[in-house]
Amino acid sequence: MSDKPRTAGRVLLLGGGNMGGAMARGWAEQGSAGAIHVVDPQPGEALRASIEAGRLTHSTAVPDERFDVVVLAVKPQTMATALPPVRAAVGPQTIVISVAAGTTTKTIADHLGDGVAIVRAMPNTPALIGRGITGCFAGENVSQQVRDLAESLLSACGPVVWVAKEADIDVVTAVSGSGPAYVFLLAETLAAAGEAAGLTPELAMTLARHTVAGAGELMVRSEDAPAVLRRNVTSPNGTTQAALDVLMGEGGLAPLMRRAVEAAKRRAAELSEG
Ligand SMILES: NC(=O)C1=CN([C@@H]2O[C@H](COP(=O)(O)OP(=O)(O)OC[C@H]3O[C@@H](n4cnc5c(N)ncnc54)[C@H](O)[C@@H]3O)[C@@H](O)[C@H]2O)C=CC1
Ligand SMILES: O=C(O)[C@@H]1CCC=N1
Repeated sequence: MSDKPRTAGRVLLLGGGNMGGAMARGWAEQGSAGAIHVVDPQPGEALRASIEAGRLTHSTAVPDERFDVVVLAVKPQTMATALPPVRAAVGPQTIVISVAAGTTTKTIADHLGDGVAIVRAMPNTPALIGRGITGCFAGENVSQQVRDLAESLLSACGPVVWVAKEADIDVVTAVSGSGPAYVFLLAETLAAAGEAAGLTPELAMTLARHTVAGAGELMVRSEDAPAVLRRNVTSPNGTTQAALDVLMGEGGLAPLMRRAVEAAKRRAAELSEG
């Protein structure tokens, strides 16, 4: 791999659904990638507007040309059929970034060639508003320069962190890749509990949405750890303490979350087996 400085250049995005669409919209709106071409027989809602506005080009099949960066954002179960047509788009200088849960660098290299530089990235859907976080693993052909380029591309979605072991991407998947769903579930269940306690569904949902969003924003902006922010809400022997005695008691949130994250991690490992 040459050491000359590289830019993202022409980017091929394979799969413009929820995750690919969130990233591509961010890139297109911030102008942080070169020309983006989306290949998807049925791109998602979010991306269709960007395609129609001419911010991205689109085709249903992989075009007959080489790209500087190829981003794989199809379902892991679709990889085996989606990857073979991509081979022609990958040259010796192409960087491949896969966001697929479970699909290993080995599986990708089996389809696209052993010498290809492959970065596995695990973003999350808040990327749509530039507020995601992406965990990455650099495959064996990835130079520092390639890593920097992948990081600059992915940082349009939010902070980028790296793991040294490929298996740790499964844990990143279980924590932050899937994590937004756990937070949305928290809002849903908080609203449902408010409703069960007597509020209208609309009011309960408004309170829950703003509470989750405001607490999230406070956590990002504050230098205090989440535990400190939690204690700031909790008056001794007050209402929060009464609720936390349930949530932090035996069989409460901590063991439940540990089981949930273990289940997601296990599923990522299963997906890697095909
Ligand atoms: N949704 C999420 O929160 C996250 C998803 N991921 C990963 O992103 C990948 C995509 O997931 P989603 O966007 O949620 O799925 P999705 O179903 O919303 O999007 C997949 C897209 O791929 C397209 N597609 C199917 N076959 C294709 C082919 N042969 N060539 C080109 N496009 C094809 C579909 O039309 C669809 O638009 C998965 O591998 C998933 O593990 C990673 C992090 C978070
Ligand atoms: O549910 C999934 O498999 C994907 C990976 C992380 C978030 N969504």
